Amino acid sequence: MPIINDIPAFHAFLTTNPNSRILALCGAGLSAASGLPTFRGAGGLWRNHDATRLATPEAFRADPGLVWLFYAYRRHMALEAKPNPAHHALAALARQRRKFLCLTQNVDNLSQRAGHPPSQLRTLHGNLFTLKCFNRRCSHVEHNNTADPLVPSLAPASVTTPADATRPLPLVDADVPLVHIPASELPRCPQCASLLRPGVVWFGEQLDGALLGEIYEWLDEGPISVIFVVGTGAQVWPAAGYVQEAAARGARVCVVNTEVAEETLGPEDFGFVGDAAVLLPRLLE
Ligand SMILES: CC(C)NC(=O)[C@H](Cc1c[nH]c2ccccc12)NC(=O)[C@H](CCCC/N=C(/NCCC(=O)O)S[C@H]1O[C@H](COP(=O)(O)OP(=O)(O)OC[C@H]2O[C@@H](n3cnc4c(N)ncnc43)[C@H](O)[C@@H]2O)[C@@H](O)[C@H]1O)NC(=O)OCc1ccccc1
Ligand SMILES: [Zn+2]
Repeated sequence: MPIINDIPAFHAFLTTNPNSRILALCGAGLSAASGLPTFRGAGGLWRNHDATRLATPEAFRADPGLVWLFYAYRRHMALEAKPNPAHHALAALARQRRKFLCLTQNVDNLSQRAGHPPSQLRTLHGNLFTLKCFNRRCSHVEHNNTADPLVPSLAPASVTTPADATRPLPLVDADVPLVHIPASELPRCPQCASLLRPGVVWFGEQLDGALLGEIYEWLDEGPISVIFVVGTGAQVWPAAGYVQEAAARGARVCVVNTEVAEETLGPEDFGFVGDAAVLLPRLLE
Protein backbone atom coordinates (compact mmCIF):
# COMPACT_ATOMS: atom_id res chain seq x y z
CA MET A 1 0.00 0.00 0.00
CA PRO A 2 1.41 3.49 -0.84
CA ILE A 3 1.79 6.04 1.97
CA ILE A 4 -1.31 8.23 1.78
CA ASN A 5 -1.68 11.72 3.36
CA ASP A 6 1.18 11.19 5.82
CA ILE A 7 3.05 14.51 5.86
CA PRO A 8 5.37 13.63 8.83
CA ALA A 9 6.49 10.49 6.95
CA PHE A 10 7.21 12.59 3.87
CA HIS A 11 9.14 15.17 5.89
CA ALA A 12 11.21 12.40 7.48
CA PHE A 13 12.00 11.04 4.02
CA LEU A 14 12.95 14.50 2.68
CA THR A 15 15.23 15.27 5.66
CA THR A 16 17.07 11.94 5.31
CA ASN A 17 17.87 12.93 1.71
CA PRO A 18 18.96 16.58 2.11
CA ASN A 19 21.11 16.80 -1.03
CA SER A 20 19.27 14.38 -3.23
CA ARG A 21 18.06 15.22 -6.68
CA ILE A 22 14.36 16.00 -7.07
CA LEU A 23 12.16 16.15 -10.16
CA ALA A 24 8.63 17.45 -10.56
CA LEU A 25 6.04 16.96 -13.32
CA CYS A 26 3.22 19.50 -13.14
CA GLY A 27 -0.10 19.90 -14.90
CA ALA A 28 -3.25 21.99 -15.00
CA GLY A 29 -4.17 21.11 -11.42
CA LEU A 30 -1.19 23.19 -10.23
CA SER A 31 -2.94 26.30 -11.54
CA ALA A 32 -6.47 25.32 -10.56
CA ALA A 33 -6.31 27.36 -7.34
CA SER A 34 -5.35 30.37 -9.47
CA GLY A 35 -8.75 30.10 -11.11
CA LEU A 36 -7.61 28.53 -14.40
CA PRO A 37 -9.80 25.65 -15.65
CA THR A 38 -8.12 22.27 -16.13
CA PHE A 39 -8.44 20.28 -19.34
CA ARG A 40 -10.28 17.46 -17.62
CA GLY A 41 -12.41 19.93 -15.75
CA ALA A 42 -14.33 22.93 -17.08
CA GLY A 43 -11.47 23.78 -19.46
CA GLY A 44 -11.94 20.57 -21.38
CA LEU A 45 -14.71 22.01 -23.44
CA TRP A 46 -14.60 25.47 -24.97
CA ARG A 47 -17.82 26.44 -26.71
CA ASN A 48 -18.57 22.76 -27.08
CA HIS A 49 -15.24 22.31 -28.81
CA ASP A 50 -12.98 19.65 -27.31
CA ALA A 51 -9.94 21.70 -26.20
CA THR A 52 -7.55 18.97 -27.34
CA ARG A 53 -9.05 19.20 -30.84
CA LEU A 54 -8.62 22.97 -30.94
CA ALA A 55 -4.99 22.51 -29.84
CA THR A 56 -3.94 21.12 -33.24
CA PRO A 57 -2.32 22.53 -36.40
CA GLU A 58 -5.28 21.13 -38.37
CA ALA A 59 -7.77 23.23 -36.35
CA PHE A 60 -5.62 26.33 -36.84
CA ARG A 61 -5.35 25.73 -40.59
CA ALA A 62 -9.14 25.19 -40.81
CA ASP A 63 -10.19 28.23 -38.73
CA PRO A 64 -7.33 30.38 -37.37
CA GLY A 65 -9.84 32.94 -36.02
CA LEU A 66 -11.57 30.35 -33.83
CA VAL A 67 -8.28 28.93 -32.52
CA TRP A 68 -6.90 32.42 -31.89
CA LEU A 69 -10.01 33.36 -29.88
CA PHE A 70 -9.52 30.14 -27.84
CA TYR A 71 -5.90 31.02 -27.06
CA ALA A 72 -6.57 34.73 -26.60
CA TYR A 73 -9.21 33.79 -24.01
CA ARG A 74 -6.80 31.51 -22.13
CA ARG A 75 -4.08 34.14 -22.45
CA HIS A 76 -6.39 36.78 -20.94
CA MET A 77 -7.39 34.43 -18.12
CA ALA A 78 -3.72 33.67 -17.42
CA LEU A 79 -2.87 37.40 -17.40
CA GLU A 80 -5.66 38.05 -14.90
CA ALA A 81 -4.63 35.06 -12.74
CA LYS A 82 -1.96 35.11 -10.03
CA PRO A 83 0.53 32.41 -9.06
CA ASN A 84 -0.79 30.45 -6.05
CA PRO A 85 1.08 29.07 -2.99
CA ALA A 86 1.90 25.86 -4.93
CA HIS A 87 3.77 27.81 -7.62
CA HIS A 88 5.60 29.73 -4.89
CA ALA A 89 6.45 26.57 -2.93
CA LEU A 90 8.04 24.97 -6.02
CA ALA A 91 9.94 28.19 -6.78
CA ALA A 92 11.23 28.28 -3.18
CA LEU A 93 12.31 24.64 -3.39
CA ALA A 94 14.25 25.47 -6.56
CA ARG A 95 16.06 28.31 -4.80
CA GLN A 96 16.90 26.04 -1.85
CA ARG A 97 17.87 22.96 -3.86
CA ARG A 98 19.96 23.45 -6.98
CA LYS A 99 19.35 19.75 -7.78
CA PHE A 100 15.62 20.31 -8.33
CA LEU A 101 14.19 20.41 -11.85
CA CYS A 102 10.54 21.29 -12.47
CA LEU A 103 8.88 20.09 -15.68
CA THR A 104 5.57 21.83 -16.37
CA GLN A 105 2.98 21.04 -19.01
CA ASN A 106 1.28 24.36 -18.24
CA VAL A 107 1.51 27.21 -20.73
CA ASP A 108 0.09 29.88 -18.36
CA ASN A 109 3.40 31.48 -17.27
CA LEU A 110 2.41 31.28 -13.59
CA SER A 111 5.49 29.33 -12.44
CA GLN A 112 7.65 31.95 -14.13
CA ARG A 113 5.64 34.77 -12.47
CA ALA A 114 6.17 33.03 -9.10
CA GLY A 115 9.89 33.61 -9.65
CA HIS A 116 10.79 30.01 -10.38
CA PRO A 117 14.47 30.11 -11.46
CA PRO A 118 14.40 29.62 -15.28
CA SER A 119 17.41 27.26 -15.11
CA GLN A 120 15.29 24.88 -13.01
CA LEU A 121 12.05 25.10 -14.98
CA ARG A 122 11.21 23.44 -18.31
CA THR A 123 8.00 24.38 -20.13
CA LEU A 124 7.40 21.15 -22.04
CA HIS A 125 4.43 22.45 -24.03
CA GLY A 126 5.50 26.04 -24.65
CA ASN A 127 3.95 29.30 -23.46
CA LEU A 128 0.79 31.27 -24.24
CA PHE A 129 2.85 34.48 -24.27
CA THR A 130 5.20 33.35 -27.02
CA LEU A 131 4.19 33.94 -30.64
CA LYS A 132 5.72 32.03 -33.55
CA CYS A 133 5.34 32.36 -37.31
CA PHE A 134 3.06 29.67 -38.76
CA ASN A 135 5.20 29.60 -41.89
CA ARG A 136 7.65 26.71 -41.27
CA ARG A 137 10.33 28.45 -43.40
CA CYS A 138 10.25 31.55 -41.17
CA SER A 139 12.02 31.53 -37.78
CA HIS A 140 10.24 34.56 -36.31
CA VAL A 141 9.50 34.22 -32.58
CA GLU A 142 8.40 36.97 -30.18
CA HIS A 143 7.26 37.20 -26.55
CA ASN A 144 4.37 39.43 -25.53
CA ASN A 145 2.99 39.16 -22.02
CA THR A 146 1.54 42.64 -21.83
CA ALA A 147 -0.75 43.46 -24.78
CA ASP A 148 -4.37 42.45 -24.04
CA PRO A 149 -5.91 42.06 -26.54
CA LEU A 150 -2.98 41.12 -28.76
CA VAL A 151 -4.79 42.70 -31.75
CA PRO A 152 -8.13 44.61 -31.87
CA SER A 153 -9.97 41.69 -33.54
CA LEU A 154 -9.30 39.52 -30.46
CA ALA A 155 -10.88 42.04 -28.05
CA PRO A 156 -13.90 39.75 -27.41
CA ALA A 157 -11.46 37.39 -25.66
CA SER A 158 -10.39 40.06 -23.20
CA VAL A 159 -13.79 40.52 -21.60
CA THR A 160 -13.95 39.01 -18.13
CA THR A 161 -17.26 40.20 -16.71
CA PRO A 162 -20.39 39.29 -18.69
CA ALA A 163 -22.73 42.27 -19.45
CA ASP A 164 -25.65 40.12 -18.27
CA ALA A 165 -24.62 38.29 -15.07
CA THR A 166 -27.25 35.59 -15.69
CA ARG A 167 -25.53 34.53 -18.93
CA PRO A 168 -22.05 33.10 -19.47
CA LEU A 169 -19.49 35.30 -21.24
CA PRO A 170 -20.58 35.65 -24.86
CA LEU A 171 -17.22 34.24 -25.95
CA VAL A 172 -17.70 30.96 -24.10
CA ASP A 173 -21.47 30.86 -24.63
CA ALA A 174 -21.98 28.31 -27.40
CA ASP A 175 -25.44 29.83 -28.02
CA VAL A 176 -23.90 33.16 -29.02
CA PRO A 177 -22.47 32.91 -32.54
CA LEU A 178 -18.77 33.82 -32.79
CA VAL A 179 -17.76 36.79 -34.91
CA HIS A 180 -15.74 35.53 -37.89
CA ILE A 181 -12.32 37.15 -37.84
CA PRO A 182 -10.73 37.51 -41.28
CA ALA A 183 -7.14 36.16 -41.26
CA SER A 184 -5.92 39.63 -42.27
CA GLU A 185 -6.97 40.92 -38.83
CA LEU A 186 -5.20 38.16 -36.88
CA PRO A 187 -1.65 38.48 -35.49
CA ARG A 188 0.72 38.63 -38.48
CA CYS A 189 4.44 37.96 -38.79
CA PRO A 190 6.51 41.17 -39.11
CA GLN A 191 9.09 39.26 -41.20
CA CYS A 192 7.01 37.39 -43.78
CA ALA A 193 3.44 38.60 -43.14
CA SER A 194 2.20 35.03 -42.57
CA LEU A 195 -0.08 34.25 -39.65
CA LEU A 196 1.47 34.18 -36.20
CA ARG A 197 0.43 31.27 -33.97
CA PRO A 198 0.56 30.73 -30.18
CA GLY A 199 4.01 29.41 -29.12
CA VAL A 200 2.54 26.22 -27.64
CA VAL A 201 3.10 22.58 -28.68
CA TRP A 202 -0.02 21.29 -30.36
CA PHE A 203 -1.16 17.65 -30.38
CA GLY A 204 0.66 15.79 -33.14
CA GLU A 205 3.59 18.19 -32.94
CA GLN A 206 7.01 17.20 -31.63
CA LEU A 207 8.26 18.73 -28.43
CA ASP A 208 11.45 20.80 -28.72
CA GLY A 209 14.30 18.34 -29.35
CA ALA A 210 16.95 20.38 -27.52
CA LEU A 211 14.66 20.61 -24.49
CA LEU A 212 14.07 16.83 -24.45
CA GLY A 213 17.82 16.30 -24.78
CA GLU A 214 18.56 18.59 -21.83
CA ILE A 215 16.04 16.72 -19.66
CA TYR A 216 17.58 13.34 -20.48
CA GLU A 217 21.01 14.72 -19.65
CA TRP A 218 19.67 15.85 -16.26
CA LEU A 219 17.95 12.48 -15.71
CA ASP A 220 21.20 10.63 -16.41
CA GLU A 221 23.35 12.76 -14.06
CA GLY A 222 22.58 10.43 -11.15
CA PRO A 223 19.97 8.92 -8.84
CA ILE A 224 16.77 10.82 -8.16
CA SER A 225 15.19 10.58 -4.70
CA VAL A 226 11.65 11.70 -5.51
CA ILE A 227 9.44 12.89 -8.38
CA PHE A 228 6.50 15.14 -7.47
CA VAL A 229 3.54 14.50 -9.79
CA VAL A 230 1.45 17.60 -9.22
CA GLY A 231 -2.05 18.22 -10.59
CA THR A 232 -1.69 16.12 -13.69
CA GLY A 233 -3.60 13.15 -15.03
CA ALA A 234 -0.33 12.12 -16.73
CA GLN A 235 -2.25 11.13 -19.85
CA VAL A 236 -0.32 13.19 -22.41
CA TRP A 237 2.92 11.88 -23.94
CA PRO A 238 5.85 12.15 -23.88
CA ALA A 239 5.38 14.24 -20.66
CA ALA A 240 3.67 11.38 -18.81
CA GLY A 241 6.73 9.19 -19.45
CA TYR A 242 8.90 11.14 -17.02
CA VAL A 243 7.20 9.50 -14.03
CA GLN A 244 8.50 6.11 -15.11
CA GLU A 245 11.86 7.53 -16.20
CA ALA A 246 12.39 8.93 -12.69
CA ALA A 247 11.13 5.76 -10.97
CA ALA A 248 13.57 3.76 -13.10
CA ARG A 249 16.34 5.91 -11.61
CA GLY A 250 15.32 5.08 -8.04
CA ALA A 251 12.87 7.91 -7.42
CA ARG A 252 9.90 7.51 -5.10
CA VAL A 253 6.72 8.96 -6.64
CA CYS A 254 4.87 11.64 -4.67
CA VAL A 255 1.46 12.36 -6.20
CA VAL A 256 -0.29 15.59 -5.18
CA ASN A 257 -3.78 15.63 -6.69
CA THR A 258 -7.43 16.01 -5.75
CA GLU A 259 -7.76 12.41 -6.93
CA VAL A 260 -5.03 9.81 -6.23
CA ALA A 261 -5.19 6.44 -8.01
CA GLU A 262 -3.54 4.39 -5.21
CA GLU A 263 -3.38 1.28 -7.41
CA THR A 264 -0.85 3.06 -9.67
CA LEU A 265 1.54 3.65 -6.75
CA GLY A 266 4.10 1.31 -5.18
CA PRO A 267 4.59 0.63 -1.43
CA GLU A 268 7.38 3.23 -1.18
CA ASP A 269 5.40 5.95 -2.99
CA PHE A 270 3.46 8.82 -1.44
CA GLY A 271 -0.02 10.11 -2.28
CA PHE A 272 -1.52 13.37 -1.02
CA VAL A 273 -5.18 13.96 -1.80
CA GLY A 274 -6.24 17.59 -2.03
CA ASP A 275 -5.52 21.00 -3.49
CA ALA A 276 -1.89 21.46 -4.58
CA ALA A 277 -2.03 25.08 -3.36
CA VAL A 278 -2.71 23.80 0.18
CA LEU A 279 -0.62 20.63 0.19
CA LEU A 280 2.64 21.64 -1.54
CA PRO A 281 3.50 24.50 0.88
CA ARG A 282 3.00 22.05 3.77
CA LEU A 283 5.00 19.26 2.13
CA LEU A 284 7.87 21.64 1.38
CA GLU A 285 7.88 23.75 4.57
C1 LIG B 1 -4.24 12.70 -25.42
C2 LIG B 1 -2.99 11.85 -25.49
C3 LIG B 1 -3.30 10.39 -25.45
N1 LIG B 1 -2.29 12.20 -26.74
C4 LIG B 1 -0.96 12.34 -26.72
O1 LIG B 1 -0.29 12.15 -25.73
C5 LIG B 1 -0.37 12.81 -28.02
C6 LIG B 1 -0.18 11.63 -28.99
C7 LIG B 1 0.74 10.66 -28.51
C8 LIG B 1 2.07 10.72 -28.64
N2 LIG B 1 2.62 9.62 -28.03
C9 LIG B 1 1.64 8.84 -27.54
C10 LIG B 1 1.71 7.64 -26.83
C11 LIG B 1 0.55 7.08 -26.43
C12 LIG B 1 -0.67 7.72 -26.74
C13 LIG B 1 -0.73 8.93 -27.44
C14 LIG B 1 0.44 9.48 -27.83
N3 LIG B 1 0.89 13.51 -27.76
C15 LIG B 1 1.24 14.47 -28.66
O2 LIG B 1 0.61 14.74 -29.65
C16 LIG B 1 2.54 15.18 -28.34
C17 LIG B 1 2.26 16.66 -27.95
C18 LIG B 1 1.50 16.72 -26.69
C19 LIG B 1 1.39 18.18 -26.21
C20 LIG B 1 0.05 18.78 -26.54
N4 LIG B 1 -0.07 20.13 -25.96
C21 LIG B 1 -0.56 20.40 -24.77
N5 LIG B 1 -0.62 21.68 -24.28
C22 LIG B 1 -0.19 22.81 -25.11
C23 LIG B 1 -1.33 23.32 -25.91
C24 LIG B 1 -2.45 23.88 -25.07
O3 LIG B 1 -2.32 23.89 -23.83
O4 LIG B 1 -3.42 24.32 -25.65
S1 LIG B 1 -1.14 19.08 -23.80
C25 LIG B 1 -2.14 19.83 -22.56
O5 LIG B 1 -3.03 18.83 -22.15
C26 LIG B 1 -2.55 18.20 -20.98
C27 LIG B 1 -3.60 18.34 -19.91
O6 LIG B 1 -3.27 17.38 -18.95
P1 LIG B 1 -3.11 17.84 -17.39
O7 LIG B 1 -2.22 19.01 -17.29
O8 LIG B 1 -2.78 16.62 -16.66
O9 LIG B 1 -4.56 18.39 -17.03
P2 LIG B 1 -5.94 17.58 -16.88
O10 LIG B 1 -6.98 18.61 -16.92
O11 LIG B 1 -5.98 16.44 -17.81
O12 LIG B 1 -5.84 16.97 -15.40
C28 LIG B 1 -5.82 17.87 -14.32
C29 LIG B 1 -5.40 17.04 -13.13
O13 LIG B 1 -5.30 17.91 -12.00
C30 LIG B 1 -6.06 17.38 -10.93
N6 LIG B 1 -6.52 18.55 -10.16
C31 LIG B 1 -7.57 19.37 -10.44
N7 LIG B 1 -7.62 20.38 -9.52
C32 LIG B 1 -6.55 20.20 -8.69
C33 LIG B 1 -6.04 20.92 -7.57
N8 LIG B 1 -6.62 22.01 -7.09
N9 LIG B 1 -4.91 20.45 -6.97
C34 LIG B 1 -4.28 19.32 -7.41
N10 LIG B 1 -4.72 18.59 -8.50
C35 LIG B 1 -5.84 19.04 -9.11
C36 LIG B 1 -7.15 16.54 -11.57
O14 LIG B 1 -7.56 15.52 -10.68
C37 LIG B 1 -6.40 15.94 -12.77
O15 LIG B 1 -5.68 14.78 -12.41
C38 LIG B 1 -1.28 18.91 -20.56
O16 LIG B 1 -0.18 18.18 -21.04
C39 LIG B 1 -1.41 20.25 -21.30
O17 LIG B 1 -0.17 20.84 -21.58
N11 LIG B 1 3.36 15.25 -29.49
C40 LIG B 1 3.92 14.13 -29.97
O18 LIG B 1 3.74 13.05 -29.50
O19 LIG B 1 4.73 14.37 -31.06
C41 LIG B 1 5.38 13.23 -31.58
C42 LIG B 1 4.62 12.85 -32.68
C43 LIG B 1 4.40 13.78 -33.67
C44 LIG B 1 3.76 13.34 -34.78
C45 LIG B 1 3.24 12.05 -34.81
C46 LIG B 1 3.45 11.16 -33.77
C47 LIG B 1 4.15 11.55 -32.68
ZN1 LIG C 1 7.18 34.75 -40.67
